[in-house]
Amino acid sequence: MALTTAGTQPLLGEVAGIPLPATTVDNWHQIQGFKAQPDDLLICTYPKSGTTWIQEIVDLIEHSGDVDKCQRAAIQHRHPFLEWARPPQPSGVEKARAMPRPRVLRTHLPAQLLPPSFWESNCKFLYVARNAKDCLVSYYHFQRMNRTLPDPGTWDQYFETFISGKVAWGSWFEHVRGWWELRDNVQMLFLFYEDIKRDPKQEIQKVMKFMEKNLDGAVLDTIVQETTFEKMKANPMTNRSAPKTILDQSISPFMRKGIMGDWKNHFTVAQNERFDEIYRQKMKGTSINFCTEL
Ligand SMILES: Nc1ncnc2c1ncn2[C@@H]1O[C@H](COP(=O)(O)OS(=O)(=O)O)[C@@H](OP(=O)(O)O)[C@H]1O
Repeated sequence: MALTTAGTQPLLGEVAGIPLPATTVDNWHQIQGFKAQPDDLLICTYPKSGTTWIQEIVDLIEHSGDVDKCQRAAIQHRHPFLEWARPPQPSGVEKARAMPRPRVLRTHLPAQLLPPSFWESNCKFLYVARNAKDCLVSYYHFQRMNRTLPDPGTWDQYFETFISGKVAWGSWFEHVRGWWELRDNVQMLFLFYEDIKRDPKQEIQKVMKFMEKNLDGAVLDTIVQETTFEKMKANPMTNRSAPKTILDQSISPFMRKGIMGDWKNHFTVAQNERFDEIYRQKMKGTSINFCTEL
């Protein structure tokens, strides 16, 4: 079903009630048939949760802190995005199939829509969650500048769209809950954007351990320095570039602020109270604990 259109082209469709880019829906059969391998590492995130950040961290760890090797391609081309499908370019699935193993892959899919072979493969999952209010703010500005997603409308309109889960990749609440509840059943490292921000060294060490890479302190320091917001914004290989017809960075930069608590500059008092109430309802019974002193 088309949810929003640009001209005559629907931008979003749906799979099992979850809004997804229409191009992803069109390619759904290929995505669901994807064959995961036991040595795959899948980076999983809800949009705007720090995907690009963790990709650069993982890439630097994989290449033992060799900064030049991580300049080999723009970040969006290093780790195939499973649901990417924009013919005539190769799809994310096709890129992943053509890639040497072990592979690092990435997805925003909610757990219930992941190709089933991932659950049979015993591969590793690296999930990064970011607090919902900052995700909402970041996603709003992203939709303002991303021509492949629906126009977000006004801030107040987008607030409603986000809390009702009518954004691409669906509800933040269901996404985070869904992955959190699986964390003990599979090989998963579950990280928080806010923790990486507050103590990057400690969180990067967790990723190193998870990837079974034993790197010395100098390499760790390099990775911490290379993955600051300022460094990644200034690095053309991590500051996501794309034609203006896709990402118009004159409207809002991809590397926008990279901070915790920007929601305070956007939410009204009434919106904040309403959001907290919805959060309590939707996250009731889960043990997930987000940093609240933002
Ligand atoms: N190194 C580093 N440190 C802190 N924050 C960072 C970093 N790299 C990216 N970012 C911020 O992450 C937001 C983009 O999230 P994603 O990469 O998940 O976006 S996407 O879903 O892949 O489009 C977006 O957040 P906002 O600035 O709040 O919009 C980016 O600025």
